[in-house]
Amino acid sequence: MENLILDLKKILAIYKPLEQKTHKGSQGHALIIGGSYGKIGSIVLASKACLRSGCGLVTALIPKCGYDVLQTALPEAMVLTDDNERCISNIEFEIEPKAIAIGMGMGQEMLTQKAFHQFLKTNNKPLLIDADGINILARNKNLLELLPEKTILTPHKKELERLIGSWKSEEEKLKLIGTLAKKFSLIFVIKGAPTHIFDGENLYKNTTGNPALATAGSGDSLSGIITSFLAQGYKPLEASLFGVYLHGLTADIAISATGYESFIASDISENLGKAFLSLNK
Ligand SMILES: NC(=O)C1=CN([C@@H]2O[C@H](COP(=O)(O)OP(=O)(O)OC[C@H]3O[C@@H](n4cnc5c(N)ncnc54)[C@H](OP(=O)(O)O)[C@@H]3O)[C@@H](O)[C@H]2O)[C@@H](O)CC1
Ligand SMILES: Nc1ncnc2c1ncn2[C@@H]1O[C@H](COP(=O)(O)OP(=O)(O)O)[C@@H](O)[C@H]1O
Ligand SMILES: [Mg+2]
Repeated sequence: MENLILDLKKILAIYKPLEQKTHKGSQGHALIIGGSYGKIGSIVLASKACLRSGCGLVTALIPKCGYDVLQTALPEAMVLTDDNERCISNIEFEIEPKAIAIGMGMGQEMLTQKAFHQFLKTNNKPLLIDADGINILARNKNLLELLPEKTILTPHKKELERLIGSWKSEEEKLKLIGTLAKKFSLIFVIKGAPTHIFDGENLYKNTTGNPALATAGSGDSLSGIITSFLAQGYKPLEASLFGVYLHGLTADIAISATGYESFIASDISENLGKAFLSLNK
């Protein structure tokens, strides 16, 4: 296992500025699946962060209860609704997304678990799984073999513990993750202070971010950012590295105005522009 630093030098080697002749079709179409009654905000945050990270089109697939919320909160995003009023019960879509994120705010109703299983059986698009998507995997480990190569998982500590079990040391934690990452060809974004990205071979330690990010929706926003880069054609590892770095950078930029306490997840999207511009300096 190699220990690497995720710093500006690494990011500048990954970052591909937009072409003059680009258009929204070539900037990629991301599909964000999740939300449930009372947690539609997670999909608003993920979808907004996704668009503000440069992808051309975003479609959100949410339960019916979220339709007016999403179309009002984020008119730039297109919306598909599940027939169920309160939770995801059936994952079907006609569109051809370049990348998919699933799990934020999704809940773990049996209906949703069944729909998630059905979706994994047929999906072959680049995939990011977060939050309740990870929690469902943790309860149904047989689903892991259905995941496409280089699926990105973005657990926080508790979600990770549900998936791999408890650990007595950092070393044991990385061993458990490494086994899973190699067996199922996964990329882990191990969210924390700081965040690490681990594919079973290389362990990258992020150098941006601060405690302002300890606020509801900051992980949902990260999922949107990484999925945006997936939809723009970045390889899963590069999308994860670039997304984690930029996500943390927005908080480093924002705190001079918000302080640590008044930073909220919406500030992530609000500061993505400044974060991108700081790369070009
Ligand atoms: N506006 C919306 O719609 C929002 C919707 N959201 C959606 O809600 C769903 C549940 O997600 P969730 O992470 O809040 O709950 P869950 O996994 O049950 O963890 C509960 C326990 O885990 C811990 N813990 C939590 N975070 C941690 C961290 N970063 N780092 C370390 N530990 C952490 C903590 O345990 P403690 O430390 O208190 O023992 C906590 O009590 C999910 O689908 C998400 O997308 C949220 O994103 C918020 C905004
Ligand atoms: N003290 C901290 N320092 C740096 N980053 C933090 C800190 N606390 C939380 N974060 C970041 O905030 C995000 C929290 O993710 P998560 O708990 O999934 O949020 P949510 O589910 O509410 O959207 C992660 O990216 C994590 O790395
Ligand atoms: Mg989360």
